[in-house]
Amino acid sequence: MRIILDRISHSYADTEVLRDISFDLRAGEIVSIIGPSGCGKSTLLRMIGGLERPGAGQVLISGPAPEGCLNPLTYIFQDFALLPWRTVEGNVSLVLEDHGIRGARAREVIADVLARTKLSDFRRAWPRQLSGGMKQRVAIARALAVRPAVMLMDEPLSALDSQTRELLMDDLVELWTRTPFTAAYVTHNLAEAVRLGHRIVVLSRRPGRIREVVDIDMPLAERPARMAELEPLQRSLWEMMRDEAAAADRELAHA
Ligand SMILES: Nc1ncnc2c1ncn2[C@@H]1O[C@H](COP(=O)(O)OP(=O)(O)OP(=O)(O)O)[C@@H](O)[C@H]1O
Repeated sequence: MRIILDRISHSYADTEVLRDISFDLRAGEIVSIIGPSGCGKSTLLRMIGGLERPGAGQVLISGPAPEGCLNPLTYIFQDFALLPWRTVEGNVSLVLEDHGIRGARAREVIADVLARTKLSDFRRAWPRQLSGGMKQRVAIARALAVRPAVMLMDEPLSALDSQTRELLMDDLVELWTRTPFTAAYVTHNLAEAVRLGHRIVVLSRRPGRIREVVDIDMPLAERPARMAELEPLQRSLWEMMRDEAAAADRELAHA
């Protein structure tokens, strides 16, 4: 399944938030979306997820969802959004129950996604007993359980400390390398964008326009060892972002 963003523009009342955004999310690809604060990244993700309709332009879906897909567009949030009164496996089973999947079939799916996210030993734990990184792994397991066509990830690691973030990036790479998934990955963090994105969409300050789309050819699994080769790209992204953020500040000062 492929998602095509076709000339999306949007305003809230007098505030123009997005202008003429077009790019594709191709199957098996992680697209990082970066841009200064308030440039419309989360708004764009909500439009891809069908939670909001753009004022102009459209989000097109081409091709069938993956086999067994229960929810084609599935969110992963920064705050994990786990139910505290359900165990790890209870949180995952919830999304299956929503689709009438119970019993042996549910147990099989839960065992698979908990193994893939290294949570098998914690299946009976409560969210309060888990670290932030583990909670986010539960949220990822829950998202994988519905076999999404596209995971919509809104700053999924930004509530975590830097070491946990590193570990989770490794986990995401391992997960993708074993079974490629498709994701739109919104982040402020350029290191994350470069480490995880097959492509990076750089938005300008508000109204968010596409400043650049950068393809990164290097396999995800090779990136930690070859980070030095990616540093010039990360630097040039920062220069772009710094200019945009500084300009946004100047505009606010004049407003
Ligand atoms: N429902 C809404 N009604 C009115 N204005 C909104 C609404 N949602 C977002 N906005 C405004 O639209 C702009 C873009 O918001 P959005 O959250 O999409 O940006 P962002 O790039 O994700 O920001 P950040 O990086 O700070 O998370 C902001 O100025 C925000 O205040």
